[in-house]
Amino acid sequence: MLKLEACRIENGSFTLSADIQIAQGSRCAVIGPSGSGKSTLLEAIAGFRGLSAGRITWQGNDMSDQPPGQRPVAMLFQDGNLFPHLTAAQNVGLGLRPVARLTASEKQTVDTALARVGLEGMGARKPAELSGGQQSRVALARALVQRRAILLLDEPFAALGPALKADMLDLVADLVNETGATLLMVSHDPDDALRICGHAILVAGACAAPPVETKALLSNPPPELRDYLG
Ligand SMILES: Nc1ncnc2c1ncn2[C@@H]1O[C@H](COP(=O)(O)OP(=O)(O)OP(=O)(O)O)[C@@H](O)[C@H]1O
Repeated sequence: MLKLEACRIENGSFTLSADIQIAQGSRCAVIGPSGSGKSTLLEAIAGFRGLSAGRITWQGNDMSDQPPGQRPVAMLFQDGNLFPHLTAAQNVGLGLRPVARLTASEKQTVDTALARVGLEGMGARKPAELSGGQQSRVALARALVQRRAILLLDEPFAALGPALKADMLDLVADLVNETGATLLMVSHDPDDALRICGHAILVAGACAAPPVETKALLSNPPPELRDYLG
């Protein structure tokens, strides 16, 4: 269980409250109006943003004071954050170790991850030699090799066309099923949430609400979500 207990998360003059529990292995969409605090929520779980009150626990262990690298969390951002001067394999390898050369078995892990996201044999290419969809796959492979229990996706596939995005979402769903990871995914598209996330957290009015069934939330949205969805 991932628990945010009476948390207050500051972002400039904005404060988000969260008092929620997310079951291990669940796939949760994070939805809400622009500027409502969806990224702020993910950043706090990842450890990029501190708490001014409350605590965050995973399986009962308080991780509130742990630096990002020590948390059981991998995060994937919208632009993928690939290093342009490194090859796909080297970018994925950064998920295993921030510097230094990889061992033979780590190289094997990288190759396996690249194959799993459909990029077998493309490890030597640099990001500029890959399409947008392929770059997203490299970023996903990098998150994959970290083998963390919690995967956070912040609008990772927003730049992709609808067919590619659907492919990537299905791949994410397959991967988290295989690894048993707990997924939180920010998306502006309700169809993304419906496609792979059984539950959804509504972030609105400076508060992150406990997860509810995605279908139920979207079929009968509260006013702040209805306005945003149009
Ligand atoms: N760099 C910043 N400095 C000050 N305040 C910020 C900064 N970034 C965000 N905020 C504040 O935090 C609030 C929440 O921002 P956040 O990025 O978490 O929202 P979001 O729901 O992810 O938005 P979007 O859907 O547009 O990406 C914003 O409304 C803004 O007031």
